[in-house]
Amino acid sequence: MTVLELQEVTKVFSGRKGAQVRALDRVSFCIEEGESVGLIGSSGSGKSTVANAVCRFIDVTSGRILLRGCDITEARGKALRQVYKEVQMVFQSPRSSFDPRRTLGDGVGECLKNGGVGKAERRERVRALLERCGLPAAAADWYPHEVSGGQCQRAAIARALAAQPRLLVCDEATSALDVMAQRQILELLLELKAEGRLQLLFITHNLAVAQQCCDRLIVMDKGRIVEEGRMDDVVCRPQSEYTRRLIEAVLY
Ligand SMILES: Nc1ncnc2c1ncn2[C@@H]1O[C@H](COP(=O)(O)OP(=O)(O)OP(=O)(O)O)[C@@H](O)[C@H]1O
Repeated sequence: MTVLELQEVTKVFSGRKGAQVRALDRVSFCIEEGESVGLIGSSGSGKSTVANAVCRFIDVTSGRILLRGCDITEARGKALRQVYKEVQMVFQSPRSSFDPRRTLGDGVGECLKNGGVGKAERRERVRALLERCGLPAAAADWYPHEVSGGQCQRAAIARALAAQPRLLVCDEATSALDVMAQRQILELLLELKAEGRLQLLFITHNLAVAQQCCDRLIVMDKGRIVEEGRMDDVVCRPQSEYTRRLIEAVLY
């Protein structure tokens, strides 16, 4: 079953003085059930624009985005709420997922509250989600500024998981963390994936990071996909000069 499919997605931004930026140029790819796909490319290649389009934070200029066969390209209102039951996102800066005046537990439980889950059950589910993500249940009462970046990212993942999504879009989710925390978050994502149901779209400029958690790799340059394949094939036998340079940048 195909979980996510992009068909010829193009996004043109209108910049200053009428200048147009073609951030995505006929981008097509699929994520199949059980897969985690890495999206790499240098700064400005269009990675975040893909994430923002898939999560419907922006409208695309042309093309189609299908979620389990259902066209979500223009989903709004009720249809969009349905999309967020299936797609969740984890950002580079975990604190941006939380309201600084509210506890992590409030943040993690928000979608449960919106879904009509009562207070007592919500409390239990939030604590279980935090524990699943390697935090103590007591973290439900902590505020975002009281925890480390790594702990806050765990809470952000717990918040995303509360919706029981099928697709987790991670946009540079480990980039702001130190190496230890980065490793722990990658391990957590791998565990969650191994438990089934969850597919990952893992966006990073760091090939070494993508190698640890992705089965397949898509390489982007200037808004286009320049290479796509199984992780080992792309890394061992890169077809494009651009990919070769990205790989060299990791090795040396
Ligand atoms: N809201 C916007 N308005 C105008 N141009 C934009 C907007 N968002 C992105 N762009 C442009 O689209 C192109 C792709 O940007 P995008 O952020 O998707 O790249 P990226 O690969 O995620 O880069 P990075 O690794 O630096 O985050 C860039 O040229 C960027 O300047």
